[in-house]
Amino acid sequence: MLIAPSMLSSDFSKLGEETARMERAGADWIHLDVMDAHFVPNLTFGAPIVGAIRPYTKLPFDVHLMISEPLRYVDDFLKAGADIISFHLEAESSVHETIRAIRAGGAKPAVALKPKTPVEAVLPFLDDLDMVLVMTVEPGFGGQSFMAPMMDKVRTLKAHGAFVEVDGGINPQTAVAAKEAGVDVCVAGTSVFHAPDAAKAIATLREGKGVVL
Ligand SMILES: O=C(CO)[C@@H](O)[C@H](O)COP(=O)(O)O
Repeated sequence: MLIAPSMLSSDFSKLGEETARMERAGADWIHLDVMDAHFVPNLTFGAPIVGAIRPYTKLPFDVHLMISEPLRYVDDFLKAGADIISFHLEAESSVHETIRAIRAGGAKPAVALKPKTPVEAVLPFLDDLDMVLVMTVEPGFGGQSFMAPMMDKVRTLKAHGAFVEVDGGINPQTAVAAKEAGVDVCVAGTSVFHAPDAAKAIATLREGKGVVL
């Protein structure tokens, strides 16, 4: 499994250094949670901050837009250096148009699903997507508990050949369930940034065997 540390759990006073620290610790991607205090009840950062930390790593930027109107901001995040852009199926923008805009700008489009959204809702779009992001917590905050029933969605998506990322409550134990379900990418905030040794935490999650290295 690939591991994408979520910068939501980093020290925001030194985002650039924290990003470089994750690269040194062996992260595969850098996950950036953009929240607008409308689609979700929390407010984080926008494209200028993503652009400001872009020079600190060569790792792919995996930008998760938890915003009501993703299409309106796609160009800003493309210019800021996003490599993968996930937007929510439950948001207000046209799914087809948003996918098209992301791909036309040279990035990889992904659709994210809130826990209550049935997996069937994303199946018609799979051929146009590079990834599906299955939320394993209600989007908005780090530090919540993993929703194991979401692994049924992962199994369905894998049966359709999708590339699948999960996000929320990933720790050495829940990474085992993710790996067994066939997850390709785990996003992890708390369990990486609050670990005494981020490199060991990332290696442990990647193994997905429940054995803390
Ligand atoms: O998108 C989100 C929350 O909305 C996630 O990326 C969390 O930030 C993951 O944090 P942990 O659950 O790993 O602490």
